[in-house]
Amino acid sequence: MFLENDINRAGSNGWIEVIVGSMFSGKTEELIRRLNRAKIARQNVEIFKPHIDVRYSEDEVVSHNANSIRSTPVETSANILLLASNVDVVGIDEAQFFDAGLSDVCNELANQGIRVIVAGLDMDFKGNPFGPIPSIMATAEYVTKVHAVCMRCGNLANYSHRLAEADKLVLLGEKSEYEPLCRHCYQKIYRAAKTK
Ligand SMILES: Nc1ncnc2c1ncn2[C@@H]1O[C@H](COP(=O)(O)OP(=O)(O)O)[C@@H](O)[C@H]1O
Ligand SMILES: Cc1cn([C@H]2C[C@H](O)[C@@H](COP(=O)(O)O)O2)c(=O)[nH]c1=O
Ligand SMILES: [Zn+2]
Repeated sequence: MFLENDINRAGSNGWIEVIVGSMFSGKTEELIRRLNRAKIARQNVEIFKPHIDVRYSEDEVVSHNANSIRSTPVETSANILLLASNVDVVGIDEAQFFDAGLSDVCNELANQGIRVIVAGLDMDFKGNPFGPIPSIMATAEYVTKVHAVCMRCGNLANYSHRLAEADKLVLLGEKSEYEPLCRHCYQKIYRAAKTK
């Protein structure tokens, strides 16, 4: 479990926390947990998500095990900067879908004294770094990698294997479109696909 800093740092010195992992690894659960604790500490919290992510709800961040928290859908990372006024903590879910400007936005917020908590996929279904996440990880103070359970062998999973037949980068989905896999099981499938 992530050990949070003293909240009294907020307001004087901001910082960036990143939560990454495959699908079903608990990123959203962990984001919601940290944000709820900030609310308990009477911090002003604002949560943002990309407007394209409407899987469960338009105005909530919802985890696969149905925890939820109210959020504002935004089209671009610049909107976050405009909407985050008078806040102590900013949460951002599904950050992989944002534009490349998200890294600068996170740093600008942190420089203003805001605690920024970002959750997102570190890799796409091909195993490549996803959107602005690598750049945010590089400039963050704290990075937490969480793991799902591999659906084939039960080991720790860090890959999101796409089950659906589609090659485009963005394909919203759940269990029927994706399964979390460990390196070994993911490689086995891709090696087999290459020899076909
Ligand atoms: N293969 C799996 N490994 C781990 N958790 C899983 C798996 N399949 C379903 N889950 C559920 O997903 C929850 C995590 O959901 P969530 O926080 O939304 O993950 P993420 O945001 O990383 O996709 C777990 O608490 C568990 O109930
Ligand atoms: C790997 C991968 C995923 N997606 C989509 C599928 C889901 O809608 C989200 C990830 O949600 P989660 O909260 O992390 O479970 O991203 C995609 O569009 N492209 C991909 O390569
Ligand atoms: Zn496995």
